[in-house]
Amino acid sequence: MNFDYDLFVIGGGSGGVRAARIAAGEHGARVGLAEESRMGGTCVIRGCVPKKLMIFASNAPMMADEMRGYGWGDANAHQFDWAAFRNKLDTELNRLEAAYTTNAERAGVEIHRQRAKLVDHHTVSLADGTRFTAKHILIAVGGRPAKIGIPGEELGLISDDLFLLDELPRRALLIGGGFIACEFATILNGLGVQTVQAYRGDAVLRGFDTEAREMATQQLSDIGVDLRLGLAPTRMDKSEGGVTVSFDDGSSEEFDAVFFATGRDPYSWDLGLENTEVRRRKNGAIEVDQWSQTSVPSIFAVGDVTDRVNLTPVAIREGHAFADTIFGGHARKVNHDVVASAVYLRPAELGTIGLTEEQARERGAVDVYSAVFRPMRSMFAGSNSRTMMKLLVDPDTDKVLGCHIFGPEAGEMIQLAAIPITMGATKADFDATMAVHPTAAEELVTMRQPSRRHRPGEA
Ligand SMILES: Cc1cc2nc3c(=O)[nH]c(=O)nc-3n(C[C@H](O)[C@H](O)[C@H](O)COP(=O)(O)OP(=O)(O)OC[C@H]3O[C@@H](n4cnc5c(N)ncnc54)[C@H](O)[C@@H]3O)c2cc1C
Ligand SMILES: NC(=O)c1ccc[n+]([C@@H]2O[C@H](COP(=O)([O-])OP(=O)(O)OC[C@H]3O[C@@H](n4cnc5c(N)ncnc54)[C@H](O)[C@@H]3O)[C@@H](O)[C@H]2O)c1
Repeated sequence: MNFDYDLFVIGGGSGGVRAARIAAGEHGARVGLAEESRMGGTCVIRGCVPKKLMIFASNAPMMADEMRGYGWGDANAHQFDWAAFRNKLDTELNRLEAAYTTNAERAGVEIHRQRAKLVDHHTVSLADGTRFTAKHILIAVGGRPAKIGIPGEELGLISDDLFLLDELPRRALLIGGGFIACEFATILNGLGVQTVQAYRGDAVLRGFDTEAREMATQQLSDIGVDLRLGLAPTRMDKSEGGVTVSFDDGSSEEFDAVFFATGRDPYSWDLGLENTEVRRRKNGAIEVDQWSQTSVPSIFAVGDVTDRVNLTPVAIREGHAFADTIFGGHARKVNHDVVASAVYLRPAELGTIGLTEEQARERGAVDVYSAVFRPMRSMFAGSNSRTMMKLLVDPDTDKVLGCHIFGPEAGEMIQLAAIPITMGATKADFDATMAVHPTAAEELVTMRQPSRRHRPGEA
C-alpha cells in the first residue's frame, strides 16, 4: 500500500515535534504533523518557557529586597552604601571566625593566637618565645600576594586590602588577568567604581579553555570594565589625586587606587625552615610527596604553601587526608588530576573541570561538543550575553575529558557535572541522562553532534 507519509504526528508539542524532526531530518522518513493550536505546544506556548520567564520577572522585588541587605538603595541610581556593606561584612566575618574557633576548640584543639616558626624537626616557637614540641608538624601557612618588581609598587594595594577599604575608590586600576584580577574588576565595576584592568596578554584567564577565555574577556568589556590588553605597568608615582601609573606603551594615568593581582607566592619565608631540612622549590613552594610529607619525615605541608592546586577545597582535602593517614590509621591520598573550579564573574561565571580543548588536542583525538547560545533570561531582557556548554570527549573511549561552562551560576553547574566526570563518565552516560527543562545546563545532555573533531596530525 502506498502511504502519503511514513509517519504522521498528531500534536506539535515537545514529543511530537522531536519525533517528527528526527524521523524526517535524521532518518529520511516522510513525516506529516498536525497541530490544532500553536506549534511548540504546552511547553513553549503555555508552560515551561513563559512560566520560567515569569519566574525571572517575579524575582525582581525579592532581589531588590535582598540587595538592600547588601547596601544598595536604588541600584539604577548607583546608590551603594559601602560603609553599610563593610559593617555587615565585618560582622559576618567575625561570626565565621568565631565558628571556626569554636569548632576547633570543641574538637579539643588548643589555639595559640601568635605567629609560629620552626626551631627543628619537632619543635616550634611562638612569637612570645614559648616553645612546643610535637611528633608531627603540619605547615599550612598558605600564600601571599606577589607584586612584580616595578619602581613605586609599594603605592599599590593587594587583594587583602580590598576587604578593608574605608571608602570605595572613584577610579581604580587592576593589574593582571588571572582569577583575582577578573573577579575584582567585576566586583569594583559592579559597585560603581570606574575600573581599568591592564593585562599584558591578549585574553584574560591564561590556562583556561580558549573559547571560554574569549567569552570572559568579552564579558569584562561588555559590563563596562575598561580592559586594556597587551599593556603592563612600568612604574608608579605618588601624585596629587592618588597614584600615577606609567605603562609600557609610553602612556601614564592617574588612579585613586591600584591593585596588584599578579599571582601569589607560597608563604614559606621567615618560617624557620632554614633550621630544618625541608626542601623547597625555586618559588618557595614546600616539596611534598603524595602523602603531603616533606623531605623531613616528621614535617608535612598542605595547601597553597605546596603550590599544587591552589584552591580551598583542595587544601581542605589535603589536610583531611593527612590527618586520616597519620592519626586515623586510614591512609588516604588526594587526587589532584581532576579538580573543578569556578571564576566568579558577572553575569556569567566560568566553571571548569578537566582538560581544556587545547590540552585535549595535545593529548590526541578529541570530539568537541560545544553549544554557544543566548540564555533565556538575559535574551528576553534584550541582552546579547552568551552562554557556553562544552564537553570534550575521547572518540576512542567515549570518556568525557573536560567540561567548560560559561554562564550564570556556572559554579553551581560545574559542581554537579564534576561528579560524573570524576567517576569517569562517558558521553553515552551524559546522553542517557534525562534533561531538566528549561535550564541552560540541559545542553550538557542534549548535544548530539560534535561541533568539531580534532585528530592528531591535523593542522
Ligand atoms: C582574593 C582571593 C579569592 C579566592 N577565591 C577562591 C575561591 O573562590 N575558591 C577557592 O577554592 N579558592 C579561592 N582562593 C584560594 C584559597 O583562598 C586558597 O587556596 C586557600 O585559602 C588555601 O588554604 P591554605 O590552608 O593553604 O592557606 P590559608 O587559607 O591562606 O591559611 C593559612 C593561614 O596560616 C596563617 N599563617 C601563615 N603563616 C603563619 C605562621 N608562621 N604562624 C601562624 N600562622 C600562620 C595565615 O594567617 C592564614 O590564616 C582565593 C584566594 C584569594 C586571595
Ligand atoms: N574563584 C577561585 O577559585 C579563585 C579566586 C581567586 C583566587 N584564586 C586562587 O588564587 C590564585 C592567585 O590568583 P591571582 O589572580 O593573583 O594569580 P594568577 O596566577 O591567576 O594570575 C596572575 C596574573 O598576573 C599577571 N602577571 C604576573 N606577573 C606579571 C608582571 N610582571 N607584569 C604584569 N602582569 C603580571 C599574570 O599574567 C596573570 O594574569 C589563583 O591561581 C587561584 O588558585 C582562586
